Amino acid sequence: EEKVKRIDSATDKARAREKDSDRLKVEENVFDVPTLKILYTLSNKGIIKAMGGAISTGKEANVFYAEGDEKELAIKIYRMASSTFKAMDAYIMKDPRFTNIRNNRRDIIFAWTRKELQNLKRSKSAGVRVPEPIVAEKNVLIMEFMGEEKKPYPLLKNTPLEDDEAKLVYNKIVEYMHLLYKEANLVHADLSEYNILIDPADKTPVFIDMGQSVTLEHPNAREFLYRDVLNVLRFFGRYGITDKPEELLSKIQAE
Ligand SMILES: N#C/C(=C\c1ccncc1)C(=O)NCc1ccccc1
Repeated sequence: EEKVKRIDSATDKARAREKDSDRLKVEENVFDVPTLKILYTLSNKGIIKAMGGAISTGKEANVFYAEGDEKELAIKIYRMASSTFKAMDAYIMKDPRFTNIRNNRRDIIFAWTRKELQNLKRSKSAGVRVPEPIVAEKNVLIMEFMGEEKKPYPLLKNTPLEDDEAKLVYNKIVEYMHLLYKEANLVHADLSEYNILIDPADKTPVFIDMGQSVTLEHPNAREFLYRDVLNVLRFFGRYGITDKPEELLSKIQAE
């Protein structure tokens, strides 16, 4: 009995250490001194009241919950040590809005963050449901928190849906893709069940992650749109949606 107890406590301790190191890993990688200075400045401006935990962690960015002045915030921090900044190249260097930036990591990541703010603004004014963009400062993007009581809305990927509910969600996503294209002159360019949140109250979709979104002037805009179309049809096929890629494309590009 005594031996088993000892192992349990040792395991618990090891697990606790591992968890802390994970949390620390996220924090130490992301909260480098320049990023901390930006967060400090934003809290001095009264934009951030208190930082919360990580909502999403990835190789190119991390999203944290934060308390703002009157409302909850999501703070997206692009890693400066980001290994994918070369990939960012393909989207940003051919975007007519960003032709004049120097081709170095810092400038690309700062431009990318500004681009996400701009794309969210354009999407919002086009009538697409996205987090309300608030401010971009270097590699830090502050937006409205999409969730309740510190709990973010679930990803479409993790939202159980009946076939009839899925049809409504699909139609709303198609409407948003159409508005993005016709009103915002944008293609999401990374649309999938991983970048759509579902508001549990009314099952309306929320488009997130628009750093890579491009205007229709981008030479690869139609190719990115086609990829978004295939992603959406692949996911909704399981609910009996039978639209062909060309049919969905024409719905999106319709006058
Ligand atoms: N923006 C955003 C996101 C969520 C969010 C939730 C609630 N309110 C606003 C945004 C998000 O997870 N994006 C995907 C992502 C980003 C970084 C690393 C991994 C995955």
